[in-house]
Amino acid sequence: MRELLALVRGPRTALAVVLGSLTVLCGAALLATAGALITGAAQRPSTLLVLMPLITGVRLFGVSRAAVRYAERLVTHDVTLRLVARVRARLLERLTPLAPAALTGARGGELLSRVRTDVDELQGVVARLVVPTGVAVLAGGVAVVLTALVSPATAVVLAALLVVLGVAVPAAAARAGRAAALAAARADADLAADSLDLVRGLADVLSGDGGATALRTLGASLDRQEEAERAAARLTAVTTLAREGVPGVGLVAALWLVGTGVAAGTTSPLLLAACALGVLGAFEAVAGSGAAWSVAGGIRAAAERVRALGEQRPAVTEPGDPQPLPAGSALRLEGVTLRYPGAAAPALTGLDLAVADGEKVALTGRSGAGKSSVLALAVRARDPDAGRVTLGGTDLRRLPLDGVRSRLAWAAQAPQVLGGTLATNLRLGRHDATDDDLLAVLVDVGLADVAATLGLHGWVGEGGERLSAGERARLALARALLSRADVLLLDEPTAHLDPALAASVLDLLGRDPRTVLLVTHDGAALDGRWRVVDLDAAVPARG
Ligand SMILES: Nc1ncnc2c1ncn2[C@@H]1O[C@H](COP(=O)(O)OP(=O)(O)OP(=O)(O)O)[C@@H](O)[C@H]1O
Repeated sequence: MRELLALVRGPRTALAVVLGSLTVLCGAALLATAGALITGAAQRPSTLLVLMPLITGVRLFGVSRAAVRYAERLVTHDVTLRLVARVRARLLERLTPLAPAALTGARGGELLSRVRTDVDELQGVVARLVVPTGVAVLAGGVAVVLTALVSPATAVVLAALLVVLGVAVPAAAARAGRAAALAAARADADLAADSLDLVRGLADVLSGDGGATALRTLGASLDRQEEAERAAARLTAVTTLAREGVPGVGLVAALWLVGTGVAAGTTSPLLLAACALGVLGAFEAVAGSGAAWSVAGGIRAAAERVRALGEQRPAVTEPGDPQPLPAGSALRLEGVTLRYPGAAAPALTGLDLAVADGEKVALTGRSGAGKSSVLALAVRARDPDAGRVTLGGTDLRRLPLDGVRSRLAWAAQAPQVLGGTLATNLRLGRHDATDDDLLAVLVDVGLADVAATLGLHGWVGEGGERLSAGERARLALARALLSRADVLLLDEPTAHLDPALAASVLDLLGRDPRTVLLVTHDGAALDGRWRVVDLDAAVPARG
């Protein structure tokens, strides 16, 4: 929250507070002059000149109030939009290094909710928290001082009622509402995560118990969200009652106190309505305080969740003093041990593996032997706990991350396919590839039919669901082949293919001049161009 407030501190926010205060004061002055004008007119002055200054005042304050309000809104929105842009940029800057390894434990919907809903909630910090609080102090203070010039006793009452309405009532409401705000933030996030999980895994969910369990979970999240909203509505009702009642008390007190002076002949009658209506108008200074206190809990919770996300430690970090990228593309794992956070046993222990420049190596081994982990280490999605991984003789940890990832293309076992077109998915591999390049690589990986049916610019469905698992794997392979990387890391690219297609893909890779490290369960399908490394044999026995 402190970090958030530091982001909005500055002359623009101060200007918004001053303009907001002027709006309130113009409103109060408009009521006061109108009151004086009516009283003055009722006294039937012999000449209109007596009323002229009051008529001018009413016009002036009426017009200025609208103009100043407009200016205040412009400045407030400007500060808000700048804030949101900065928070989003900072959050994405912090999130990017977390991907992919440090985000594997995060639910996608939860991430989406934090990046979208929580950041949206932070927008309110300027318009609903900082500016209304500043206006309450500045405009409230000026109104009390001006009232004191007419009636010090009324000023004391006004100050006390402003504190009641601006501090005591909202503080009590906020205290009661804090739990509700937290519950609402949690319920929103759970609902987003559950909905996204449900949509993503719809086929699995339906094939289980027809979706009954998933719908029950979703229903429970909805109930929690509804309950949180009901609690918030109850609080709003009570605070609305106070907001309407307290200014009425102020009006009556002002009429009584100033009226006593008028009756005693010590105060001009013109000031009676002026002061009473001015006092009524002054309560607008704290009109935003109730909302400010009630949103403060939600904003604090959202800021905390955004901060916590940004403070996660990335699985790999940029080197302080990066070395230039080496010329060669030989890949070596030397005495590598990798243990996943929280895992009982290491996935890899003291592994040595050398893949020479241009060599074709196939990793085989039982499920869970650590084949995919080798690829994750090679692309520096993770760092080894012991040993080192080198490219062209240089430790990957000493090379710039972007550089490593431009030299090694990784087609994961369950590749990410964006809900865009075939072309957008392929251009993730090489952004400047022409349509002809894309068609050629699709033919190479046996996706010519898909390209013909779907079209290069046809939608592949959410997460590529209009493609079969084998087609998605070949799309990822095509993406890797298209890239300018000189090392291809391919995780079971032939897993879902029929034998003829698998053989043609392996032949294509065997002919590729680049270094290829391939994970496969089917060592028998490989010809003499491939060196097979069995991880079960390569990794020393686990302790
Ligand atoms: N992100 C992770 N967090 C924790 N443990 C993991 C993670 N990824 C893999 N593991 C564990 O590490 C071990 C090696 O996994 P890996 O995916 O590298 O094996 P694999 O040989 O590729 O298996 P498969 O052939 O089934 O794909 C397994 O025991 C697995 O459960």
